Amino acid sequence: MASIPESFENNNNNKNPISLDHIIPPDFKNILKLPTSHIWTPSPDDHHPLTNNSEPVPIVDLASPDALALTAKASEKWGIFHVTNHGIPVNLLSEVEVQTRKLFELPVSQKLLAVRSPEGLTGYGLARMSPYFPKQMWHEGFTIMGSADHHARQLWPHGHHITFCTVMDEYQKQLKALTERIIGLLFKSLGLTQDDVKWLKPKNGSITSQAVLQLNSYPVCPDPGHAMGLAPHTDTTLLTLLYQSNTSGLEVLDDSNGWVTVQPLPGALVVNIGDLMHIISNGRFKSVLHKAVVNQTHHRISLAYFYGPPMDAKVSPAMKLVDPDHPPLYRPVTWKGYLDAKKKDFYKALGSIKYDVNDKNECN
Ligand SMILES: C=C1C[C@]23C[C@@]1(O)CC[C@H]2[C@@]12CCC[C@@](C)(C(=O)O1)[C@H]2[C@@H]3C(=O)O
Ligand SMILES: O=C(O)CCC(=O)C(=O)O
Ligand SMILES: [Fe+2]
Repeated sequence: MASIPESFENNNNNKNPISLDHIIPPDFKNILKLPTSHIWTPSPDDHHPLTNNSEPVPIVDLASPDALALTAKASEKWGIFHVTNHGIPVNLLSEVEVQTRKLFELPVSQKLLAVRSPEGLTGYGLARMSPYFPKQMWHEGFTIMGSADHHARQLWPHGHHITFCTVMDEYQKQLKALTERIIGLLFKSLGLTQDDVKWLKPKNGSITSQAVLQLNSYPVCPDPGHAMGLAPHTDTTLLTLLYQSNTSGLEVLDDSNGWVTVQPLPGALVVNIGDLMHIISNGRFKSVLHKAVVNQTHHRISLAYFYGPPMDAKVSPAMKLVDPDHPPLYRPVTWKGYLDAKKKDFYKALGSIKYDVNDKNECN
């Protein structure tokens, strides 16, 4: 079986190997006019208007007795919501923000020492979806899986990496527990027990889940109206927990209202349902299209914690949610298989695993 990082890697035998142009960010600080390479070519989804009239993205107070019902409602209607009273200390959130800014404020020459390799998952570079778009995004990222030690030593060779690593370790530990708690709530609201999703548990020998921490940076942009921070996408995972600090930029596409800004809520985290959770819920929970826009005055950062099942687990609509009135919508797929489907056609991956109405339905 492939090791964890290998499962995420770009395949060397890939007919379209990733070029360094799709990994190495420019020196944003020294760009005074938006280069042609970054003048965004809008996709059909970008043409929806930005609305100010929509109701705001819901807030779920995890300490409330209604947390279960509110989580289910927000996941069905929006696929995204804020959580408050989540138990992650405010000072840990401030500390991860300080460390993230410290990283992205390093000189470009220093950041390039920790650049992600074409085959690798972790390190500094452009978003992994960059090769699927004709233009570059106004974004740089740093991806961590487990310990950040290897790449952090390259950024800060004289021992200054230690605080960064300690803070990121603690953040990942606390976010893992919180994510598992929210996933538990989501399954419970669907009427699923641990036993109903036991196929999500690893086969003997492998570890229980895969998690990736992605630090996102959107530098100040000379022409934000023509640039894109992070192109419209859905997250592939079960669940993403996002800390967006206090600068807005995250937008979600609402079917009836167009793009809606997810205004930062001090101290709150944003929960985002991923494609794999949408599949397990047999389409009940929405996996929402979202993007990040940039601005001319504030350097925005965000931290996205992606949580997925073990790489070898086949994900499919839960049996309990399937009956003659609700036939299974999707074929079983592993996370790796799903990432490969995105590589083939970024916006049609879910469609590619959808059962044809004429198919004989099978479920797990
Ligand atoms: C676990 C993962 C989700 C992600 C791909 C990755 O392997 C690591 C980076 C993640 C990220 C962050 C920015 C947006 C995104 C679409 C991308 O290009 O890389 C997500 C990926 C995803 O949700 O598929
Ligand atoms: O920066 C943001 O607000 C969005 C980040 C995001 O969507 C991602 O990392 O997948
Ligand atoms: Fe995302």
